[in-house]
Amino acid sequence: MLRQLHSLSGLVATLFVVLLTISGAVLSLNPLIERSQANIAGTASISVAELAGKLATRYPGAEQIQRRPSGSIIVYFTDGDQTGADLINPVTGETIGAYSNSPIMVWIKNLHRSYLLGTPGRVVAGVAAFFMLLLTFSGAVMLVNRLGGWRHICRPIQGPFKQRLHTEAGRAAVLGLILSASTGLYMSTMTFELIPDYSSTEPDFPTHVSGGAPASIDTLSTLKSIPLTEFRELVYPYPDDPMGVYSITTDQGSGFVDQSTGELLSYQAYGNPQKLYEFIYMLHTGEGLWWLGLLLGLSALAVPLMAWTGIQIWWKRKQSATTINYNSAARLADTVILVGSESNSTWGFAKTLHDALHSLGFQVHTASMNQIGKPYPQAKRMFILTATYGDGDAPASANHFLARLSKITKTPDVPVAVLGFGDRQFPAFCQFAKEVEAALITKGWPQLLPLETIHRQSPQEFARWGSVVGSVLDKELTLLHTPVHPPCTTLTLVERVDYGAEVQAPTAVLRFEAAPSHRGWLSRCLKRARLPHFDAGDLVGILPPDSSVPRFYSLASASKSGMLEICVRHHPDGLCSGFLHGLSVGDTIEAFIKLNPSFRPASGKGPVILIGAGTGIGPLVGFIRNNKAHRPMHLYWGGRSPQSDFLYETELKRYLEDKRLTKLNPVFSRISQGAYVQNKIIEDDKILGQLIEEGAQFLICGGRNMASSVAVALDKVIAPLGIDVATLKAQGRYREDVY
Ligand SMILES: Cc1cc2nc3c(=O)[nH]c(=O)nc-3n(C[C@H](O)[C@H](O)[C@H](O)COP(=O)(O)O)c2cc1C
Repeated sequence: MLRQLHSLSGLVATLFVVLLTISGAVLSLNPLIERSQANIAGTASISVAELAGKLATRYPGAEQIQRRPSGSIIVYFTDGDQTGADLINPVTGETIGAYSNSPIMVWIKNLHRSYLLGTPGRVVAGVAAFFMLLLTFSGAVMLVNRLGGWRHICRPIQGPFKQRLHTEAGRAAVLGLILSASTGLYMSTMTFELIPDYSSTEPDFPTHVSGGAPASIDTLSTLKSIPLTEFRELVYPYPDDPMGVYSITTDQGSGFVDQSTGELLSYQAYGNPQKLYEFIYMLHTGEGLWWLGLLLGLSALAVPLMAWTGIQIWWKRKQSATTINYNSAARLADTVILVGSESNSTWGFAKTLHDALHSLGFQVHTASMNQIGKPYPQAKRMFILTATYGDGDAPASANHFLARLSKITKTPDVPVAVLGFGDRQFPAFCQFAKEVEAALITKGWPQLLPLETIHRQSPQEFARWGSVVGSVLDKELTLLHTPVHPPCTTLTLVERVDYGAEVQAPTAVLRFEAAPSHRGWLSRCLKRARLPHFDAGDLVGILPPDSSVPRFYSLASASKSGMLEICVRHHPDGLCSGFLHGLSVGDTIEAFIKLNPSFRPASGKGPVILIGAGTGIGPLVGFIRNNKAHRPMHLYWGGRSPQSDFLYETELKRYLEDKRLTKLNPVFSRISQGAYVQNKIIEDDKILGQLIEEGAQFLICGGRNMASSVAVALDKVIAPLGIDVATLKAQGRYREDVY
């Protein structure tokens, strides 16, 4: 609901809000520009009379003196038939130069206030300010939910790049945008008198004027009593008008001064509404507070970025929206699938399950998890498929599930199986699914199957779960899920290096270039392949022949090298690994890139500890290869035999020599006194402890069993430091890419 409101208002108002904020950002420079031109030092002891006296000889035709919020003084005058305005040094009264409003700034101000459309444009600007406020508030609430509450508002944001960019920009700009939008809206409503305007109360014109000969301006007592620091504007009487008066405006109010006696003839102090209006005006424009102006301008600049990323996120979500066909009515369904999803991919899996069960003759009803509590009188089984968001929290379509579940009073009798979708990169892996299962058990819900988890939307793990479900249902259930993926690029194998056949671990390092048809004209001219953009640590999805289900491999190279490199172990029944191992130089594959931006060395100079086993070395080698700045990098890697499967041996030794790699710790299991990588970690406890104290970050890549053994070993090693792997994960210092 909140997301729909956010997306809809974003789509409706994008163009207007972006124009409003870009023009606002430019205008926000005004206070700083004016401030840089103003000379305000030493003006506290100067009175209005003194300044006006100094100007009297140079500007006999002075009509008005103005002090801008920045402190700069401008005199408006006539000289014969000419009118002019000069910027004045308030201390000396000397002319600094001619003053004029920049036509570009005037144009931008009109654009900002009314889209250059006069009164109708002002209405649109007011409505755009309202949308901006709506977007900022709904975005702020979504941000808080996403981060798992206000307490976690500063925690690092995870997720796909564009989503992170959108959220980071929003987090940085939220206060500035709330201030700009709410003050802009207030001023708009004042303009159109939607709220009463008490802001401009004028003093009464004096009923009695002395009518005497004008005295020298520097002798007028009222003007002598007003310091320049409180002064705003002095309007001169018409020359030769004996009944003329000076009109004076200060920070406290305005009044009329007799030109002969210098007496204050009438005066109106500002009321609270005027002060409030001026305060809001200052907050909106930053006038008189140049630093606030700049902060508001910077916040406003985040809006075009958020609009651009927001539209792309919306479009991607829209494309991934799933339609469930043959959705039985809840009251007729024998099988119920409830879905907890934030960005729709779990719906895709639910659809695959729905379709497969439907084709087996089941009456399937699929709905969001928030629908729990609806009666399902015919239901014989229930599946709950749910993602986890924030820090182990519920995704959008399941955010009321636990509360609604707790209100169900009838003893449940439908056996249920929970399937969690998550990412091991997050400390709370599939936490919400675990909480759902625990709540169901507490409620006495019978179990169809114990909780299973799916890492990174793996179609293979989903298919395995499907066959277990099939055996419980006593049916052949094939769950062939094809996730939506980007368009494929054809790649040609240009080099392969084979290892490990002697130790039953056939592993190949495969290097690909873009096939000729994917070379643009520039690439063709340069004779260089054009690959999609990727970095070491990202994933390549490869479609084996006769399969629409991609297999993912971690990338050992970055696209700027012109080469796509992966390290693949041949699994006996592996369809894709078999296919890849069967390739000869010149053969082609179909592949696409899936970015994995969180699996990278964090920026900075702190040490990086790379841990892996087998083919897990791929992205780790890529990180070392890119370590041109020679930050400390320590590699722990486990293989079987130094003679047979020491992957990248030659390269790693070269990196040691050129200092891209600080320490190489290879461990082999099939030699006398063989060991695993976790053993070496225990052995190196002192070194690792020292590196952690220096702020080291861990990047682990390889099989799940290796990763969990490494985590257990590290927990032991770092316990004396009063820290554990979970804490390192929460700090973003421990990242895994496991399979
Ligand atoms: C911002 C964000 C936070 C996430 N938090 C977690 C988490 O705490 N635990 C977890 O296992 N997975 C987490 N994930 C991974 C998602 O649960 C996973 O990608 C899931 O497949 C997404 O399903 P959906 O597209 O249906 O929402 C998070 C993903 C994002 C983008």
